[in-house]
Amino acid sequence: MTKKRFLYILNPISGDGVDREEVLDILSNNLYGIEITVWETTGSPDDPKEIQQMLKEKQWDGLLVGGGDGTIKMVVTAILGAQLPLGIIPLGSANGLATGFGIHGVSDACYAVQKGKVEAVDLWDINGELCIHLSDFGFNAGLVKKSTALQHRGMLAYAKSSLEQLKEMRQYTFVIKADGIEEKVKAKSLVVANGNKYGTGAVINPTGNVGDGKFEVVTLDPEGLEEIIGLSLAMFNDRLGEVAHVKTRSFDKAEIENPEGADFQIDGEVMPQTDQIKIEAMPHKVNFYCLV
Ligand SMILES: Nc1ncnc2c1ncn2[C@@H]1O[C@H](COP(=O)(O)OP(=O)(O)OP(=O)(O)O)[C@@H](O)[C@H]1O
Repeated sequence: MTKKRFLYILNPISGDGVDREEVLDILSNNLYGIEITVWETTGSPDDPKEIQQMLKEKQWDGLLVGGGDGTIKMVVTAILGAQLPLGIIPLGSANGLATGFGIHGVSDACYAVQKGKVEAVDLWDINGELCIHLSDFGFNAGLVKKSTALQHRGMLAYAKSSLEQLKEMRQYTFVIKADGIEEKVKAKSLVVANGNKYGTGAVINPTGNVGDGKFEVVTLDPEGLEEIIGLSLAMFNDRLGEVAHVKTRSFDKAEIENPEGADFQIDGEVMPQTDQIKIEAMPHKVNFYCLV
């Protein structure tokens, strides 16, 4: 049997020092019938060009990307238009994108490549930035901002930021402009969702489908501690549809105004303050190996 050839694009420094040699051993031992060629990122702006060159020079059957969300986005941008399936090897510190595709570690990653399905995932342009999975204004974006600012990212530090963020929770006004309609909403959080769950496992967009050409705008407006706890339970039990203060709409294009300057994040990365975003479909899809 001729072996399939996979290019393994590896960030040598991402995450918390997981041994790259050990990971490569796991991949080589578990990905039967696949020959792996490793290429390490350098962090230079030329990395995407180098990747494009390698894709031109040889015939590949697939890609593996070892790194965090930043590395995955760099590769996705570099390979737009290529039909190759891409397997995520989660080697970042947060790994939000991998988790969103059901991949919680290196063995999940191997299983996804061997036995998972390939999903053609829509990509979205939000004010010139690539969004693959989830982006939001308000509560969660503020939490991402606080966590990013932390020097020590342990669970305790994360819990402390969450408590601070809860104390500061407030309502914002947003204007959603889509399908010729303007809707003014008040919400603690407004989520633009392609995928359906956060890296924590909280389901934010139960009916969302990453490949249907649409994204959902979900607004959440819990009032008081009881509703906040109820909302968290609903998200972790996949019952968000039953919560009265949560509203979901589906669009293929939209503009959202943020006149009160709520924090904003895309796929786990804090974005500069913005009072308006424009969400547009990108013409390409990317094929990800998934376990969801
Ligand atoms: N060889 C290298 N040396 C130094 N920096 C590198 C190298 N290769 C890539 N980088 C940098 O790594 C960063 C991307 O890291 P990535 O987001 O994948 O991991 P992370 O920050 O640990 O994880 P996460 O995004 O999941 O929190 C980019 O800033 C990129 O420039």
